[in-house]
Amino acid sequence: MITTKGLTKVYRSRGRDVVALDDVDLHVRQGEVFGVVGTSGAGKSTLIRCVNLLERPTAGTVTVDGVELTALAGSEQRAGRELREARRRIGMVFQHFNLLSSRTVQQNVELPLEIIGLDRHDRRRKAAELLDLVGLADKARSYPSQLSGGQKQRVGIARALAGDPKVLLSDEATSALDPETTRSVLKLLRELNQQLGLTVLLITHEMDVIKSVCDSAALMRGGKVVETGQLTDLLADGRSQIARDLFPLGDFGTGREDRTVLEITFQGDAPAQPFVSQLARTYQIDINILGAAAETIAGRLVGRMRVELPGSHTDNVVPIGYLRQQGLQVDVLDLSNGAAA
Ligand SMILES: Nc1ncnc2c1ncn2[C@@H]1O[C@H](COP(=O)(O)OP(=O)(O)OP(=O)(O)O)[C@@H](O)[C@H]1O
Repeated sequence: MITTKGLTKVYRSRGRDVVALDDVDLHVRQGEVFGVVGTSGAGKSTLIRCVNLLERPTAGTVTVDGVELTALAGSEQRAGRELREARRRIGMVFQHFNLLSSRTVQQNVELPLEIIGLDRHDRRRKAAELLDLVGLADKARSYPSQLSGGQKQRVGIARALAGDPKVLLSDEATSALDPETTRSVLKLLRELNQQLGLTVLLITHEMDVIKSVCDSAALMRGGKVVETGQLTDLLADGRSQIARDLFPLGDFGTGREDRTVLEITFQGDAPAQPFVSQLARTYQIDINILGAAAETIAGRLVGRMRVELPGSHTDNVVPIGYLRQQGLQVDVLDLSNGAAA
């Protein structure tokens, strides 16, 4: 649904070049919620602004719903007709809501419909439908200043849906909200994704957002996508940085050479098995549990556990094979750098 190829954006700032995006290839499948995560300055905002061509990339292509936006003329306010039409199919939600304070909630939602020239009656009907969809039917006549942060963001979402977009871009939509409001706004995004078949590309600096709402994710660092995939696949990959960030397990164990540290990932029904005690009993070994966490990710129960076994990797080939036979993902940690061997 959204594909970028070789997407590069270089800003010229105080006489020097800042590479905000460096050859980014991204693929967001139709109907999924895709999260881009990364620390400040990683290039996330630039990416989302290039995807709807609010910024024109220095190089590379952006294709949304089969239309190559980068091949269409203009950018920002000077967009050509074809680009404006393609953009109408891309809704955008902002961190600070960007509502007009002098207009009521209803009038804010009507704004994009006014711009496309819809008549008053149809605008009202459509705005009322959208406010109902986001649970704010009773606030139509209120002004933004009379709303909570979560309600303002719901108005922002209703406005973003006015052009019946197939794609919703969300730029840190929950960063200004408290944890409980964040959860309810993310739940709304998920519901809209499912009810309307909306593809959602969101950027965030919070791993919790990825955990609670995303099907797939990409990790950005220094303008590059350093890792991307479906969460269920990433979680099954012991080398995945995203999986480690979703499950910060802390302790790496004693670091002694005569010990083996394993990271065990389980999904679906596997957690129901008491595999640690079975392993201890079967092989008569003492198992030291260093850390464990279980979460529902992409609607699926996923857990990760770090354990330490006595003996070297070679000594533990058989117990490791036993765990793998139980359908568990097992990675042996290389303690010299904390990565899976
Ligand atoms: N208009 C601009 N002119 C010059 N440099 C810019 C401009 N916009 C962004 N940058 C630079 O590009 C890099 C990426 O910025 P970007 O805002 O995309 O990162 P981000 O991951 O969204 O960060 P944050 O989470 O802090 O918003 C940074 O080094 C930033 O300073």
